[in-house]
Amino acid sequence: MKTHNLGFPRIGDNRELKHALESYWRGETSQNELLETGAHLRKNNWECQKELDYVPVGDFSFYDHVLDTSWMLGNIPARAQKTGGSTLDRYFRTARGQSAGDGEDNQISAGEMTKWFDTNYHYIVPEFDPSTEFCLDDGSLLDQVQEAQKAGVNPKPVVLGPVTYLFLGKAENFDKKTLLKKLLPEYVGLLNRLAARDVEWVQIDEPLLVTDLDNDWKHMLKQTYQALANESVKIMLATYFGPLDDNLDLALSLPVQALHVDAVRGKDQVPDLVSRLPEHMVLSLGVIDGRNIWKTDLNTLLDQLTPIHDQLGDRLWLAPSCSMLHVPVDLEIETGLDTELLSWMAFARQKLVELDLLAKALNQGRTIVAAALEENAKALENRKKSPRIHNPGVQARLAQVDDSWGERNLPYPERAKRHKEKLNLPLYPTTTIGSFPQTKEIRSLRLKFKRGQIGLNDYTTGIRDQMKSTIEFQEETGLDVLVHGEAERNDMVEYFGERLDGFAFSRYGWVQSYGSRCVKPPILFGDVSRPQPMTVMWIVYAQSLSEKPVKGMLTGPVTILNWSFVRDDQSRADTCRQIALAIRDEVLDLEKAGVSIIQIDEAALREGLPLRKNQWEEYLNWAVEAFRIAANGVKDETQLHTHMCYSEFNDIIDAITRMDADVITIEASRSNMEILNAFDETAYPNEIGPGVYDIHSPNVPSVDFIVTNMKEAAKRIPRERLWINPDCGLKTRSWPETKESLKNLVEAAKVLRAAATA
Ligand SMILES: CN1c2c(nc(N)[nH]c2=O)NC[C@@H]1CNc1ccc(C(=O)N[C@@H](CCC(=O)N[C@@H](CCC(=O)N[C@@H](CCC(=O)O)C(=O)O)C(=O)O)C(=O)O)cc1
Ligand SMILES: N[C@@H](CCS)C(=O)O
Ligand SMILES: [Zn+2]
Repeated sequence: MKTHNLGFPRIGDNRELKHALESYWRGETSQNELLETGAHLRKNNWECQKELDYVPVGDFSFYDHVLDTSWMLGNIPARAQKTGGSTLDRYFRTARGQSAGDGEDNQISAGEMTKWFDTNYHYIVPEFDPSTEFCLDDGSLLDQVQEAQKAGVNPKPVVLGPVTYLFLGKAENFDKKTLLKKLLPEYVGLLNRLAARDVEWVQIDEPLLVTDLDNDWKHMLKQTYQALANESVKIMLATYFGPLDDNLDLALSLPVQALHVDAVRGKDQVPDLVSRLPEHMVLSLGVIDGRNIWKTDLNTLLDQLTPIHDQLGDRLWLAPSCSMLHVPVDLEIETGLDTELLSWMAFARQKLVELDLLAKALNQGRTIVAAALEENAKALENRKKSPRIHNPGVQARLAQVDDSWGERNLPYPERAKRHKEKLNLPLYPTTTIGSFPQTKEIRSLRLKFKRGQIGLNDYTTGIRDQMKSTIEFQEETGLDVLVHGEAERNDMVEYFGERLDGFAFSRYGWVQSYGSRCVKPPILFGDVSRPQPMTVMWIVYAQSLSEKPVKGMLTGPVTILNWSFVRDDQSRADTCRQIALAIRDEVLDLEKAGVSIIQIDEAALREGLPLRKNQWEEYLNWAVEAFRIAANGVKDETQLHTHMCYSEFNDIIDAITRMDADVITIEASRSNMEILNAFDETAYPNEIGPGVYDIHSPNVPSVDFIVTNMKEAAKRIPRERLWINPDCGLKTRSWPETKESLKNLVEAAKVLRAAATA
């Protein structure tokens, strides 16, 4: 029985990759220094995986592995192809864009980013058109194979499969499936070249196999693996993030030497797989959860694995369920968690130890690891029985919740009249989504406070000063509905996790979100409740500085759930309802404090959709119910907003309507407002703020651009129901571009209002 890994976190124990990238981008370090950091991180990662029989190579990336695949295949967007600087600079330009004034004359838009399946990792979307050609440039991967061989590990190169690569890309008015025939020869070439480097196994990732596939995609998978079947190198076809379900027959029929399956989310499929596994095939069971941070129940797992091992012998391999990109690196360096909580968890390095224990127990007998197994059992037992997990008060309160908790008194048209009277906003009201630039100054203020270098008073004063200047800027610019700017928040989810009972937060538990950006997902381990108000003090302060309404700003229960590591001992629906009650308390306290507009962000509601459509309805039912519980306890006079920043709303428009927020702000500029077709008058009856420009790019939108976008919007939605706003928060932007963009946004509103009254 062999062990392997599908991928290791690439950011480093202390986010070395983030720091190296950002200092290179600021021009403070050389390309060589950045390359050295990369080499050092890879070496470290291989070193800690050296007990494995096969170690992943090619899982490291300076920005994103999907973008790396585009580069390896020579699929580089034309706009970035002939620009200056080194290959690495062009690579970064493809990902991040380039503003005029970056030393180059032309402005280049950033590659589109979207979530990687149902994770909080975001990849750069491959771009396809009828002229797309591929041209293999595998130098970087081959070099890494050599590096790994020198480091003394047995490399298993990891590549994104051709079918998933096409599946994830975008193509306008063009059938991207037709590109497969051009793509396959490049993959054949790649496998041959890897074989020539003495590589025994190549892992080809095809996670699309856990999604709903039509016959065309299924056929493409067959075609692909027939074309790639190769005498000289063995293929491990890797699937993850769910069970194969109706694609199981297809996966088993492909001419590959090994199949990896997610045996955590797809636990129930394992017996079927084992009994039907073709004789020539290795089965890799992903038994360690690569998506969560709880210790594995090793003893129970061994009971289940032993008969499988007896049956399959060395045709059984073990691994984490998916790449460990989605969990933090090392629990050993953690200082933010108490010893009891620590004893319940495993980060990436600890998961490798678990894997090693399983292998030893199966290969050499359990007695050899008896002490470790006993310790594991004790930790799990302790977690199960811990009084810290169960809060009878929360359970009792949940039992009282009925439908009325999620209902407003009056229907939207009646509420809208009251809002008009109370708020007296102009046509096309202007607003922003919540955050303003998270400057170095704000971050270092918080760091000093955390390190005890400044006290609470100085911290509060410093943050208030930031809020004051943000409010002043918005007043001067003429925005209609203001925000406090979120300067007090490290992150829109972590901030709430830090303030809710039932959550723990780590000091170093970073996970890559995109490029150099990381998040520290809070750890939800027990029943959730809100010991005291979390945001009221800041919003009340910000409101005291202006006559204009300042929005109360909260993160919704579904987003907190989807972007946290959550307990696995009860359903996600139950956990979400608990968070909803805590947010409801905050909403009602904000209202009581005189806040007239409250926004509840549900950025991850769409993101959290299950990968299989037949599970959508159940998810959307409890997700919408949780939002309604959190939001709809307010009076009719209070205007309730929500925000979602990812496209593709068509499929869930009914659910969004059921949320019944008075106003929804959405991402729309990247689709030139076409997204609003989903929100047409009949489908969506409330107000909408279609994001008029893309905040992921430093480019400043012109007044004309915003006016044109809003005119497109007004073709679909009556203008009385339209708001004007950016498509998401401004935390990653700098002040100069923020100021210019928002001035243009307010100017555009004036143009549109004048046109409306002319
Ligand atoms: C909307 N998005 C979000 C997602 N998920 C979330 N949980 N939150 C989101 O906002 N998913 C989808 C998108 C992804 N987008 C982003 C955008 C930006 C970031 C980001 O900027 N991340 C920061 C880390 C944020 C944070 O926690 N900051 C802390 C500072 C922590 C720190 O680095 N401290 C240093 C010292 C800092 C210094 O200046 O000296 C230290 O402790 O050593 C804070 O503000 O206190 C990032 O830097 O990557 C993420 C996702
Ligand atoms: N209020 C948050 C939403 C991000 S999705 C922000 O503005 O950053
Ligand atoms: Zn957003």
